[in-house]
Formats: sequence, C-alpha cells, structure tokens
Amino acid sequence: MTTDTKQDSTLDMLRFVFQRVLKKRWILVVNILALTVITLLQFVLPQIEQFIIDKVIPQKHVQLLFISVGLLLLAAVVLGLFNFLATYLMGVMSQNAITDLRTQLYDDILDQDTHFFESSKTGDLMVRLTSDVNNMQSLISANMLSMIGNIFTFVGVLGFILYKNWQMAVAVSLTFPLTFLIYRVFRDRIHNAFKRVRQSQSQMSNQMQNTLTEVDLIKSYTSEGYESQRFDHYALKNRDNMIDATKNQAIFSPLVDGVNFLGVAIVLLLGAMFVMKGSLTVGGLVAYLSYVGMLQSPISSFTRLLNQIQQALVSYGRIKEVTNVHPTIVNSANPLPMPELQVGIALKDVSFAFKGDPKRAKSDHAAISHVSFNIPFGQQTALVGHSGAGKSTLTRLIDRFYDVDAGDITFDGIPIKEIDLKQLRQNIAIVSQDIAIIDGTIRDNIQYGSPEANDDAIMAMAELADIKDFIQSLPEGLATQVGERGLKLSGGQRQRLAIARALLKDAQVVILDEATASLDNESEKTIQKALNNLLKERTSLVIAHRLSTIHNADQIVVLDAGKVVEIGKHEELLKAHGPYEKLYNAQFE
Ligand SMILES: Nc1ncnc2c1ncn2[C@@H]1O[C@H](COP(=O)(O)OP(=O)(O)OP(=O)(O)O)[C@@H](O)[C@H]1O
Repeated sequence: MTTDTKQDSTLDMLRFVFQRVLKKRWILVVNILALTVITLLQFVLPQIEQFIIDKVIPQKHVQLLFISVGLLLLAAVVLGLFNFLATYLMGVMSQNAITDLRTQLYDDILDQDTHFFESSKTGDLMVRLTSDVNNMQSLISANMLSMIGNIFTFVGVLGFILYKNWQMAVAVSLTFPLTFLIYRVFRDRIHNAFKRVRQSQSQMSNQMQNTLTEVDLIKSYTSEGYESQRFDHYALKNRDNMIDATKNQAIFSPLVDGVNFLGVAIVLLLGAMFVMKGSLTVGGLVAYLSYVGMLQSPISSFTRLLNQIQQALVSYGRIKEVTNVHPTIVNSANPLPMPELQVGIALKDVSFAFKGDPKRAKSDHAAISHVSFNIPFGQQTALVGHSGAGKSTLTRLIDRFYDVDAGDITFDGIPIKEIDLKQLRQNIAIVSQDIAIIDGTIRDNIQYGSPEANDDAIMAMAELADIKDFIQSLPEGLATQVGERGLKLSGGQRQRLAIARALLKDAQVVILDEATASLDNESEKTIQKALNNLLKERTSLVIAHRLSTIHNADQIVVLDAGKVVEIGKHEELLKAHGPYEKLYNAQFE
C-alpha cells in the first residue's frame, strides 16, 4: 500500500467510525469539554507547584502554604472528577458506536447471497464480527478525542517554553524528528504483524467451528488426536504472530519513551547550568520540566494513537471485505407481489453454473443446462436422478437462492426476478433432509417465520404433522427446550417438527427433499402421512430418492447431468424403457 492510499483508507475508516459517534452528538460535546478542562487543569498544577517552591517556601509563609496545598488538592479532586466523566462518557460513546457497527455488520452478512456463505468460512466471519469490530473500538478512545486538545496543548506549551527559555525549548525540539523517524520505521511492521495475527485468529476459529459442530464424526473416527494437533498448529501460529506483534509494540514504546527521556535529560542539563548561573530559579526549572512533560505527552499519545490506527486499519480492511460485497439477489426496482398461483411454475431453457470455481463456470460443467418443464398448480411434480444430477440446485433456483444464468423461471407467467423476494420465499416452504432445529422451545421451532401464530394454530399443525401426541406427552409441552441443533429429538421427530413448521407457514408451493435417512417402517409411515397432509392441494416439487414414494406423482421429471432426459407419469416412464426404468430397476435389484 502506498502512503497516499494508506492515508485515504485511514480517513475512510475514521469517517466510518465517527459517523456513528456523531449519532449522539451531546455525549461527544460534553466529552470534549471535559477533556479541555482536564488539559487546562494540568496546565495550572505546575504553576501552583512553582509558586510553592519559589514564593511560599522562601517567605516561610505557613498560611499561604496551606492555602496553596489546599488549592493543589482541590485541583486534583476536580481533575479526578473530570477524568471520571471523560472516561465514563468515552466508554458509553465507544460502546454505542461499536454496537451499532456490529449490528450493521451482522445485518449486512445476513443479507448476503447464498453464494457468499458457500465461499466464506463461518469461523472467519465470527472473528470479523467479534474481535475485528472490538479492535475498531480503540479508535474511539481518549487518545483520539483529546487529539485536538493535544494539538492546542502542544502549540501553547511550545510557545510558552520558547518564551520562558528558548535555548532549552530548541534543544528539546531537536528530539521530535527522531520520534517521527521511529514511528515511520515501526508503522508498517506493526500493521503487517497485526494482519498476520488476525489471519491466524480466523484459522483458529474456523478449526473450532468445524470441529465443535462435528463432534460425533470425530469421536466415531477417534480423530481427537488429529484434530487436537491441527488446533495446536493454528494456536501456536497465532501465539507466534501475537508475540511478534507484541515484540514490535514493545520495542516501539520504550524507544519513544527513550527519546522523550533524552529531551528531559537535555533540559535538566541545560536548566541546571542556568540555575547555577542564577538566570533560572529551582522552581522555574521544576515547572519547566513539567511543561516539557506536557509537550511530550501529546507526542506519546499521538504515536500510541498511530499505533492503534495501524491495528484498527487491519480490522477495518477485513470488515470492508464483507461490507463491500453487495448481494446480487435483491428486489427489482418495482417488485411485483407474489401471484395467487392458478397456472403454476414454468422453467424455460434454464441454465446455471456455480461461480467461483473456474472449472464449474465452463458450460460443460454447468450444474443445470437448458432445463424446461412446468410445475402445474396444485399438482405434485417429482424430481429424480442420480446423485449430483442437479436436483437440489434446481429447487434452490426456484427459491431464488441463486439466479439463473440463462433462461426463465416464471410464476403464473411473472418472471421470478420481478417478484418481491420476501413474498416469494414466504410462499415457498422447503422441507429438506438436513433439518435445522433452532435453539429454543418446540413452540419457537414450529412458530419460526410465523411469529403471529397462536398455540391453537401451532397444535393444529402439530396434529397434521403427527407430532401432537409426542408434544403432549412432554411435561412442558410446547415450552420444552430443544437443545442446540435439536439433539434431544430423534430423526423422525425432527422431520415431523419441520413438517409442522412448513404447514404453519401455509405456503402455496412446497419443496420437499425426501429424507434418505433410514427410518424404521413405522416412522416412515407416520412421516409419509404427515407429508401427505403437507402436500395436499399444494403445488409441490418433491426430490424423490426412494422411487416407491412417487408412484402417484402427477408427473416425474428425470434429470441427468443437469439436463431433463424424461418427463411423464410412473407407468408411462416404465413403459418407455428409458433412464427412469433403469433408475427404478436399480433400486429394486
Ligand atoms: N454450492 C455448490 N458449489 C459448487 N458446486 C456445487 C454446489 N452445490 C452443488 N454443486 C455441484 O452441482 C452439481 C449438482 O449438485 P446437486 O446437489 O444439485 O445434485 P443432486 O442431484 O441434488 O444430488 P444428491 O441427490 O446427491 O443430493 C454437482 O456436481 C455438485 O457437485
């Protein structure tokens, strides 16, 4: 990155963060006032000290001594109060801004296209949402806000000490370029070190995410040792990166302090000589040294701030990587309402290839190519084909998880891209093999997406889904907690819960990815009953893995390598002795 673009992105970042701070302007104003009072009081304290040393002690004026010390204490108490106010308000301000940033980032992530989630790692996104956002907090710090005050202090104090004793002021100023040089050398080193820290934190988080959600797999393959080794690898890498970043910071700060100390030493040397010569009082030297300290403190906080900015810039870059990706699956300028279907869904010459993988983007690797068929209103259409034929992809195109590359999908003649996306999805219920159970109660799970439904409606759907008896057998009924990922439920119970959820959604279209999981005959029968209730009188598309369940489908579409190779009813297709018959026979051999 060149110096110019670095400055641009720094300004960008400051704008990005301070826009949020400005939402509560009064806190900012009070805070800046408090910081100004603190700076002024700090300026007054050395004056009182000098007064005591130079005037009160020589005059042996005890009463004045008590008054002066009293004033000193009073100033210290007021300083303490304002310090409290400034720190507290700073905390409120930074927490407000950071929470605002975090929720916006979370919303931005949720709005992303499905493709984004398929190409991102969850652990990495979590690190961006948590510690990268936290890192930005350092920008809204006392250091940052007191910067303006610091500049005034710096100029004011420099003018004041030049006036008091220009030789010592010039001598101390000679150390400033040295501080700047140190900053320039360390800026890039610190930036790069923190970039590596963030990357290794993401890797560690990905490893945790991947393994903690697949504990059963790890245990059954006794791969605890293997996973532990992988985690160790990332943890050690993160440790080394962290140590490297700390080392750079640890060298940087003492170097700046060292240069500052050099300034103090020079002033002490020169000042002591002036005192010996009688052109400066002892109190004058003590006060001068305090002012030199005040001159150096803005420089120190400025360099510390630049250091924090480098860290925050790394996190800002990572946050921007997410917010700069704009979802493409969005509403058209004037979206149309979802129609009440009377004709059905039509696919015309639909093609689609997964992006991001150059191999798949080639037309001969397209997941779906030139597919045309109708899904008539109120009827059941079954999709069959070998694994990888494109069945799931096709259903995801109909729910607009992806947009087609070519061709059209229409609902009663209205192109899918013209229909309001929210309404479209509210009108399609999907029951997939991989059933998502949210962490909460059974009620939360059935009610998900239909929060207005009352318990009567929920239980009515539970009955149709054949899970009412089970719910009633539980001491807490609908209020029973189902653990993370629904671990406490059996496969069949999870499926029926998902069916109840889909029934409550009361969508016009149902997409069903039939479970291949081996349920015992009894469960299969109850689930089939529940499914029949769900599919009854609805426009449905069923991915059938067991061909025995679709004998009665109104039409069967056979897919092979992303293309439609046959369409018809079960009996017709068997008679045609084509691909369907082969699939069918293969299952019953
Ligand atoms: N998210 C994805 N990114 C890239 N390629 C994908 C993605 N999902 C599926 N594919 C590929 O697209 C093709 C079609 O997959 P799809 O899941 O639609 O098949 P399917 O017929 O549903 O298979 P199954 O019956 O095994 O579920 C396959 O070659 C698959 O590898």
